[in-house]
Amino acid sequence: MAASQMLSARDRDFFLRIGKIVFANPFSEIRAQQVREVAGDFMRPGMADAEALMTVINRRLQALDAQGTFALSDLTAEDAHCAKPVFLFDVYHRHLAGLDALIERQASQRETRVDATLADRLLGELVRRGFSDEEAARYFALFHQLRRAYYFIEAGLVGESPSMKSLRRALWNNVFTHDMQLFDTHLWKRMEDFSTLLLGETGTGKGQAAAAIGRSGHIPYLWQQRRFAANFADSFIAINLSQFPETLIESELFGHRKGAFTGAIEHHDGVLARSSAHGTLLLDEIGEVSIPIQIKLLQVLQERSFTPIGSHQTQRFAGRVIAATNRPVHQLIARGEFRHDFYYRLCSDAITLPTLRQRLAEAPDELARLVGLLVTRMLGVADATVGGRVLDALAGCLPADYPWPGNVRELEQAVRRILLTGRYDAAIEASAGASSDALLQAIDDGRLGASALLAGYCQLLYKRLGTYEEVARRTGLDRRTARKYIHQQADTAGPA
Ligand SMILES: Nc1ncnc2c1ncn2[C@@H]1O[C@H](COP(=O)(O)OP(=O)(O)OP(=O)(O)O)[C@@H](O)[C@H]1O
Repeated sequence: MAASQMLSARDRDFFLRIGKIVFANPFSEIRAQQVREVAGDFMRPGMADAEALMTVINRRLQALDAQGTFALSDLTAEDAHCAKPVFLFDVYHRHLAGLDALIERQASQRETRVDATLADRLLGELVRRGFSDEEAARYFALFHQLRRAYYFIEAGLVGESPSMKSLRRALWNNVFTHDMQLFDTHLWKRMEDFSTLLLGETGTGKGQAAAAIGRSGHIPYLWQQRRFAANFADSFIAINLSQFPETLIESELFGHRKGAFTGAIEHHDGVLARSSAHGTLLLDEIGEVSIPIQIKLLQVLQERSFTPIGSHQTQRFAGRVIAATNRPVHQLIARGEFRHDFYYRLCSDAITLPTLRQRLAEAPDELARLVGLLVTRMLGVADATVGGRVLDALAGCLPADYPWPGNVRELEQAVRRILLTGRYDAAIEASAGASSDALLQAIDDGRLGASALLAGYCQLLYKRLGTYEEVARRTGLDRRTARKYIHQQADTAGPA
């Protein structure tokens, strides 16, 4: 093509339509609809949308490439703008298998290096389309990020109920924003200030969602060294704040210097220091931390700096923060246990994970899908017969409207228990139900004191949830108090 040639109106229209698809959320219905409009004639049963789209794009590019590789430099600035996403999509899709193999190797071997065949070919193709070396390297890093995000969101959060689909869309937007063009031009290197709050009951997959976001951050590709600036598998760190007594939380977060307090016999790096510049830190069970720790964390989020205990040197924290809790944050705020300012600084985005009962109410076949996935995880291979047996056992042991208070984690336990014993201990669930009736009756009769009421409730939850920690989280009590009430209930004549 001659320099600064203009695209035909037909080509320009085609490129603009493809551009919209390229920048759309791949988990959105709008994108699926746009693909059908452009590539519907090429779609076959079982064919992925992208494959049909690639067929259409290939035909158009082959025609344009007939007189030599058609590049950005051949076009006016306006037409180059239209063509750019199509070139990117084309190169990205032709290297999907190479990107997947690279991601798998990086996950298992924790390396940052990229093999020459993939890097040189992919970058070479972009350069031939008119991208500079630096731009090509940046787009290689973006392709790598897109593929990771797609994989971790799709594979990590299974489910076809509407609420799961909308969760996957929300997670994608959390990584790339809802405007991918803005992400591409400005925000790709500025996401660390966008913190996220993940809400939802215990076992709904908040940890899983955080890991999907955390492993999908942007990591620059250093093309002259043919490696990434960091390994994505190392760039996600999680700390469960409910595991540590108050005295240790500070040290686990901020670190300490040798001699800072009795027992500080070595220097210790906290999670903030260990988190990489391109990384994400999950502060799990954020609803458990005290006000003084909230103030210190707020400072980290606002000023991006922290000081280890016993040190005078401030250190910089450059990562992104995700916080998660299964506690009702607004109630904690109302009770003065969670600071407003900290809450607002944490939630550039707040995502609520759906409960398993909501998912099953929307799409009853979600249970079979999840059981299939869990059986595959546990056996190492898919086995429809075993999956069927587990589903039969669940149907035999539980009422159809069983509320799954422990969500997917409880379902995981149920599948394990059925694999071990052939049944999911309906006795436990039934006794929880019986207790619940008895407790309600006792409340109705007005014969419970405050302490017996709390004890009855804790015991009921304990039967359902199985651990003191879970009961403590649900009730907002600390673990020792929850334990005390659970045992008190057993000794007190009451609604057992
Ligand atoms: N949609 C899902 N698809 C596949 N597995 C899931 C899904 N949701 C949750 N899980 C699995 O359920 C278990 C519990 O998930 P996770 O630990 O992420 O829950 P959580 O919401 O963080 O719980 P908690 O609040 O108690 O920490 C994990 O083993 C996770 O792999």
